[in-house]
Amino acid sequence: MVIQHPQSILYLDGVSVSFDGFKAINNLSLILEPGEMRAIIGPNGAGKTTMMDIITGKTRPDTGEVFFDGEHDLTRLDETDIANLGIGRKFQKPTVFETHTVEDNIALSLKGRRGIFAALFDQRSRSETERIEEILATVRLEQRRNDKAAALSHGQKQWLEIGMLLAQNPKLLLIDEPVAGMTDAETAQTGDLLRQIARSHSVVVVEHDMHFVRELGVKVTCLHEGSVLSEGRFDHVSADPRVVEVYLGR
Ligand SMILES: Nc1ncnc2c1ncn2[C@@H]1O[C@H](COP(=O)(O)OP(=O)(O)OP(=O)(O)O)[C@@H](O)[C@H]1O
Repeated sequence: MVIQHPQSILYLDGVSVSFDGFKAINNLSLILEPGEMRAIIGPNGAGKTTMMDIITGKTRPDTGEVFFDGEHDLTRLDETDIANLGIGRKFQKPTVFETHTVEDNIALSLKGRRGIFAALFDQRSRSETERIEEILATVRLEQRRNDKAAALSHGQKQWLEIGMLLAQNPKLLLIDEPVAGMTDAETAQTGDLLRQIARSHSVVVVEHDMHFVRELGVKVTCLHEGSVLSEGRFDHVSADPRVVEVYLGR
């Protein structure tokens, strides 16, 4: 296969999609470098969710190019193919298995393709056990491993779900509003967690919490009406008069 966009893990160019004549995404271009973490901000209806839907194959663009890891044309693949390529998505609302323990939730994600029964009752290999340990440590839930997921705080459920995403070993993580509803302490810890994850993964994080986005310290893209309104360092984007007008100043 020809490598079309070798410098990027994610490459969107000239992407548009309309719903009933309304352009939710309008000539959107965005490039993520391998290993980069990018924060996406923008007002309600700016197209952030629709952009994620296009990347994951849930929505097909009307026009434009979408490439993953330089060579995979995502507009030609379905959601399962795209997930299997290594793009993991976390929605805003945590969807953990409440009646299973924290550890089993991770095990279920690790062995997703082998079926639930095997994940819970088969003997774990040493490498699976090590991987589960590593993920529990990363998402700071070692102490809660034997507790039912239902007993976790909202913030801890979000971390567990991030752990479940890591278990699938994605190259690129798409994370939607991770700190909505979190306490300040949980928000700060989530920033640490994402920075740690970004050392070995590419990450796109959509978030409205500007304090959190600033603390992440990564390049920011502000979407508005389906296009990039402003892009760059947090200080540059947050001081951009157009961003202040449509988003921050409201
Ligand atoms: N399936 C759909 N059918 C019709 N309109 C849609 C569909 N999906 C999104 N839209 C519209 O497209 C626009 C962009 O929506 P989108 O959810 O992507 O914005 P967003 O930036 O994620 O907003 P928020 O911050 O509120 O989550 C909105 O006007 C929305 O109503």
